[in-house]
Amino acid sequence: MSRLRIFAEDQPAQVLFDSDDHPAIAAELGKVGVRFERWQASADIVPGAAPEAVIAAYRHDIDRLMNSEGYQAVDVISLNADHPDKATLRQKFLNEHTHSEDEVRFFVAGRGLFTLHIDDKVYEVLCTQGDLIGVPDNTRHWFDMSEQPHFVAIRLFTNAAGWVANFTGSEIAQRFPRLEV
Ligand SMILES: CSCCC(=O)/C(O)=C/O
Ligand SMILES: [Fe+2]
Ligand code: NI
Repeated sequence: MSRLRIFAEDQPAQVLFDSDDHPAIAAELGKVGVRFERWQASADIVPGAAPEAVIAAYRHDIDRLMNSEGYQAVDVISLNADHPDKATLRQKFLNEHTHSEDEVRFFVAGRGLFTLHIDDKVYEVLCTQGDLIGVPDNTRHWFDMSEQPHFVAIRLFTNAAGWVANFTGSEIAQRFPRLEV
């Protein structure tokens, strides 16, 4: 089940908002320009599946997004707990960073925790199968796949070079919850 919690940036122990109701989450995130939608994740894809199989299964959705919104590149992160580099891959996204383009991710299986730092608030978004999240460019954020990753996410980029991150150097991510197994 998807979930949103909101905190003040300097009070990680005090939850200001907590909901697992999808329309309520979408409405709250919409107020700060974040897209959050329920899509059909109908294909039988399991974490660890080959990226080519994921792209083939979701070709229709991918083409629709690329054609209507001008994305230039697509890739897939498909990880399960057996992955030999899971600790390194987890670490890659754990510190606060930004991108010069929107971050658009469609979770076709499993789950992952995006945490967005917008103005003086922190939005912790648990994304699960069927969630499409769109985070505006230059939004400070981090992502946790947990110690035991179990997810498949399709990533869309307007930059043909794909994933490029600018790390802020802030240690804020270390003060907020991680995704527990
Ligand atoms: C859920 S996709 C992997 C994480 C990612 O692409 C990213 O930019 C995290 O901030
Ligand atoms: Fe990111
Ligand atoms: Ni699963």
